[in-house]
Amino acid sequence: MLNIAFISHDRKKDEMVNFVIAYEYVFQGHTLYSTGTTGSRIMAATSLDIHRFQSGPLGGDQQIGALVAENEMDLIIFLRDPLMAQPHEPDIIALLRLCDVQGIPVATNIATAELLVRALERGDFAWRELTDKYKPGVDEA
Ligand SMILES: O=C(CO)COP(=O)(O)O
Repeated sequence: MLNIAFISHDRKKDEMVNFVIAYEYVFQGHTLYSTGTTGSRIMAATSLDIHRFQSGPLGGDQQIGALVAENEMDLIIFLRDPLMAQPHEPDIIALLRLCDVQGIPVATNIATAELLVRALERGDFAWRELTDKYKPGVDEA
């Protein structure tokens, strides 16, 4: 069972909901997290149970980032809006930076999300379920 987070900006929420509906059978059985509104939208459209953090502008990206910092998050689907400025841009950058620090797979557009969910379905993420000492991290820091 992996820890997976869903995050989407407003103009990407329909895309996110349709994506999760299509792959609900893959996501069920994992532990799911989201920012506030994204999670509400997904739960209204699926039977998935999702732990919702704050809405992004209120700190949700940072709450998910805290789990990433602990290397507790295994996969993030973050459908960003590349054409609209966000008031919490620093939080978004910080979350993506932490994903790079820890080596966490993160999809920021639907094409990458499709590839990662198919990899998840195929079992390619099994390495994330191994003990901490096999996870890439910041041990050299
Ligand atoms: O703003 C977000 C991510 O940066 C998403 O927050 P919501 O899911 O609450 O809309």
